[in-house]
Amino acid sequence: MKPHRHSLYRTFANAAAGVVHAFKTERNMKIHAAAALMVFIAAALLQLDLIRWLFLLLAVGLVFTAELINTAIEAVVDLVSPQVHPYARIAKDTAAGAVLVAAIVAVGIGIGVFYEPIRGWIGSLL
Ligand SMILES: Nc1ncnc2c1ncn2[C@@H]1O[C@H](COP(=O)(O)OP(=O)(O)OP(=O)(O)O)[C@@H](O)[C@H]1O
Repeated sequence: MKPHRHSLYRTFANAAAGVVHAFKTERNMKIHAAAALMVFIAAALLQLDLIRWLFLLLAVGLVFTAELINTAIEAVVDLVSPQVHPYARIAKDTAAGAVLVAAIVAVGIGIGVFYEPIRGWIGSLL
């Protein structure tokens, strides 16, 4: 039976609890957060323009979103198939693959965003 409709506040609070849970339990989330923090500090120091900031936000959002979905899939798999099963392996490996793809895309975006500004900064030092 479906529980009664939650208030909008409750819905956001549940979603935020999900994000907090992933940060607390998933080591990868902490690694992504540390990487994102370093990227944003570098972007601020290099005074990147708005478009570059938006690309960075998209890249970071993509990785966090993939990791949250991966965490959700892991939980569902552990719930329905605590024992080893080939389909459980496929579900977990594919979900982890989504994070890998997102991270590779994010690195590509990062290289594209930072290439010119870092070249300019190095040029200004020489
Ligand atoms: N029930 C299962 N049946 C078959 N293989 C499984 C099962 N549970 C996990 N595995 C295999 O072990 C791997 C690691 O699973 P685990 O649940 O430990 O993920 P994790 O190490 O927490 O992943 P992440 O680092 O993304 O948090 C999976 O990718 C999958 O290949």
